[in-house]
Amino acid sequence: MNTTPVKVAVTGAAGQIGYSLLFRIASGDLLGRDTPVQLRLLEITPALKALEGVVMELDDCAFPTLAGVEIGDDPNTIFDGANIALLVGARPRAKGMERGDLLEANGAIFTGQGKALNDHAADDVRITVTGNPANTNALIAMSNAPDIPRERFSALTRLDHNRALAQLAAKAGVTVSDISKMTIWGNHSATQYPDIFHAEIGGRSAAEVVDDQDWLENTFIPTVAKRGAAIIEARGSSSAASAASATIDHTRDWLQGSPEGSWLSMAVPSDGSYGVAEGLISSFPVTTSGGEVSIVQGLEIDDFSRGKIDASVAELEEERQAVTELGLI
Ligand SMILES: NC(=O)c1ccc[n+]([C@@H]2O[C@H](COP(=O)([O-])OP(=O)(O)OC[C@H]3O[C@@H](n4cnc5c(N)ncnc54)[C@H](O)[C@@H]3O)[C@@H](O)[C@H]2O)c1
Ligand SMILES: O=C(O)C[C@H](O)C(=O)O
Repeated sequence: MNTTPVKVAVTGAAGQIGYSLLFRIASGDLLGRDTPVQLRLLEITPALKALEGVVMELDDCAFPTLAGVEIGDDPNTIFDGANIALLVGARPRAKGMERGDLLEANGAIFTGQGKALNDHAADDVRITVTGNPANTNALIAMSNAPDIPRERFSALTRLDHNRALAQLAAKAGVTVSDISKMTIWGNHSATQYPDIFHAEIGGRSAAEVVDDQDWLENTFIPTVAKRGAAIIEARGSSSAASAASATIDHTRDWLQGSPEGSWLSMAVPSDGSYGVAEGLISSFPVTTSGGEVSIVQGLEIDDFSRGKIDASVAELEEERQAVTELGLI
């Protein structure tokens, strides 16, 4: 066992996602069973009592990898020395809302948290934003943290990626492990573009294996893009266990590396690749190694895919404009 605990900060820790996420991190799913973790948990003041109850349950699990837990309502204290920050805390949408409707309510949270990360996090901090609207919240945090390298900020589209794997596997009659090179482009919203033209099933083009453009356009893409709303409709509240699982997958693979011969989807600051305006936090196909993220280059984008990517990026541009007008960036 390594000796120095890795400090993992989690915001919104008493919420639904937190209730699944914390136990997965504490048991070693994020960093491995040989790496002790110290959890640093941020909540708003009225939720601290509930968070104390969650900490009692963490204690009662007696996880060998859990080296300690700090809780509090001050981001300056909780982000102190954080090596990893998982920004989950934000209001979820209710039935009938789009994620972008949360911009004003949630955006302000990420200015203060960006500043606190800037001033207090460890030099190697890596930040994953799950709270919606995740891409633009990450943009707000990044813009308020000028001393942290931009490439340390990311937003979660791994849940969409995992949803796309599950839908494609069911259609093709294969397992998710048979599929590689899935891509989510753009925003974590209904405009996102799950792309199977570059995906492979057992080394063959997934689009050719499926060979069903009608399914692709009218079933696959809308099912993946609107899955969050379908879960809210069915459960009465937004996805939580699957969102926690995707947050672990995203951050673990960022640190430990992407699978050989494949890639992942992460929303990261655009460097202008694929015509996505520089600085937007947009989802791309990426590989990871040694904690660094590289956008996969050189993929051919046909007219169908171009239109879908452009539409989602246009929405990100609008969100950037909106938070600029709100004075958040
Ligand atoms: N990116 C994704 O794939 C994805 C998936 C699912 C949910 N989400 C989003 O994650 C967020 C959390 O979802 P949830 O179901 O856990 O919601 P929840 O309401 O159950 O929990 C959110 C928690 O955040 C806390 N919080 C609010 N403001 C805070 C602040 N300033 N600092 C710290 N904590 C704060 C609240 O007190 C609450 O306990 C929502 O915005 C939701 O839409 C994103
Ligand atoms: O859809 C939502 O509002 C929650 C989350 O972003 C999801 O994709 O499940």
